[in-house]
Formats: sequence, structure tokens, C-alpha cells
Amino acid sequence: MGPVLELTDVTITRNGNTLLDRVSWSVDESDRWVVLGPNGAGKTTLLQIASARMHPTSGTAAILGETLGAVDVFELRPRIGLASAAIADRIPRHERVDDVVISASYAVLGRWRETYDTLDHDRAHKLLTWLGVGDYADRTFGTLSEGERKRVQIARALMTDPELLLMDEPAAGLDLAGREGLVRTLDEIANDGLAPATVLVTHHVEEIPPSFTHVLLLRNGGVVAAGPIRETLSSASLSETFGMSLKLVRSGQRWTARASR
Ligand SMILES: Nc1ncnc2c1ncn2[C@@H]1O[C@H](COP(=O)(O)OP(=O)(O)OP(=O)(O)O)[C@@H](O)[C@H]1O
Repeated sequence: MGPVLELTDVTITRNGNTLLDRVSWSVDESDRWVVLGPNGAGKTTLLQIASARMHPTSGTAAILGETLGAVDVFELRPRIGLASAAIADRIPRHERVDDVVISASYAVLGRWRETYDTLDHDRAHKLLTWLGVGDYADRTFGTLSEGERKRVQIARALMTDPELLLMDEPAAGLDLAGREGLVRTLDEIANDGLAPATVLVTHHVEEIPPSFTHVLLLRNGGVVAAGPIRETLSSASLSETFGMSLKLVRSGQRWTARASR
């Protein structure tokens, strides 16, 4: 199999704004990518393309070997796991947690009258347990804390056994312990031999799980740098990305950054 995701000169324009500017990017099956960039850099737009929810204005995007524009996106989408605030906002608050996860099989939000078999139920419970929220399966989504909801969303994203897992700021809004717990969980997922190619969007280098392999730095819709983390992520590239002088420090397997003057 070739790359899981292959963007070539992808440009997106909306209302005269360039959201993505000739982005070329290739993600292989064994890759674990972090996409870093400031507010408005185009990160969410990039995930919209990668999840077959938006088409390039120009350029080409191939996802799981299928080219956008020449494939039925409704067949492609179940092969891609996506956890994002936009999806979370659409989850009914009265929905049972296990239904939030299991309904991903039908790519629906809000369980209605679909029927699921025992295997589906077992998988949903296994995923919730793996994500550390197995005890909340019978609760409603609205009663969970922000951190617990993030974990449920990731379980939902994994429900269809996707070939590509996309997560848009999964640690946003979490307290320190919640963030650290989630980073550990994301690291476990990334290390799992059966895990799909993964892309994690974040604003913060502190949220990069140790085993993530590659980084894409995005600013104003354009790629500042992309490649293996150790070669690509530096004080210089991070400063250019965020438009301020930053000092990046690697301690152990984690990263921190702060203004350097
Ligand atoms: N329909 C639209 N028309 C015009 N501009 C848009 C449209 N949709 C998004 N934008 C702009 O495109 C830019 C990129 O948005 P995007 O949500 O991809 O950024 P982001 O990197 O995810 O930002 P954040 O970190 O704040 O979530 C933003 O400046 C946004 O205002």
C-alpha cells in the first residue's frame, strides 16, 4: 500500500481567503503525525480535507488510495476515524455513552433504530475501557467531564477500526492531570501495533506524545516545515511557525516551549 494520505499542492480558498496554500504532505501507514500551528493557521481545514469532508479548490488529495473528487466520500469516511470539537458539539447530551461510540458504525450521531450485534457492543465496551472510561458506558454524554468526553470521542473515532485516525485538539480544555493522562493514552494508542496512521492537531508542543514520529508545522495556510520530529522540530522552526522567538526544550521524551525574550 502507498501513502495513507497524499496531498499535492492543495489549495483551499473561501470568500477570497486562502485557507490552505499549496500544501503537499504525505502520511505513511506507520506514521504518527503532529500538526502544530497558531490559531487560524489552517489546521482544522487540513483535517477537513484529510477526513474527506472538504475538497481542494485546486491540487489533489488522495486518501487511502482514493482521490477526492473521484470517490464516493460516504464510502471513504467510515474508513477514517475523526475526533473533533465540531463532531462533539453535535452529540446529543442525553445520548448514552456506549451509544455515542457504537453509532459510529453507521456514521450517525444520535442513536435511532439501527440494530447492532454483540460484536459491536463488545468492541464499544472494549474501546471505552481502553480509553479509561469503561465505567461510564451507561451514563449520558452530557454528564461527563470535558476530559471524559474527549476520551469517549476517541473511542468513537476508533469504533470502525479506521485506517486513518485524525484528532483535532483532543487535549483542549483539559486540566494538567487530564492532559497528562490523555497524552499517555495517545502514546499507548500510537504504540499499539494495530493502530492506524494517526494525525494529531495541537497548539502545544507539551501535548506531543513521546512515540509520535513526524511533525507538520503550519502558518497562514502554508507548510513551514514537515518531516521526522527530531529533525524538523526546533526553536527556529517553531519560532517561524508561531511568529515569535521561542525556545524549544526537549526533556526526556517530551517537549516544552517558552518565549525566549
Ligand atoms: N468559510 C470561510 N471563509 C473565509 N475564511 C474562512 C472560512 N473558514 C475558515 N476560514 C479562515 O481560515 C483560517 C483557517 O481556519 P482553521 O479553522 O483551519 O484554522 P486552525 O489552524 O484550525 O485554527 P484554530 O487553531 O484557531 O482552531 C482562519 O483564519 C479562518 O478564519
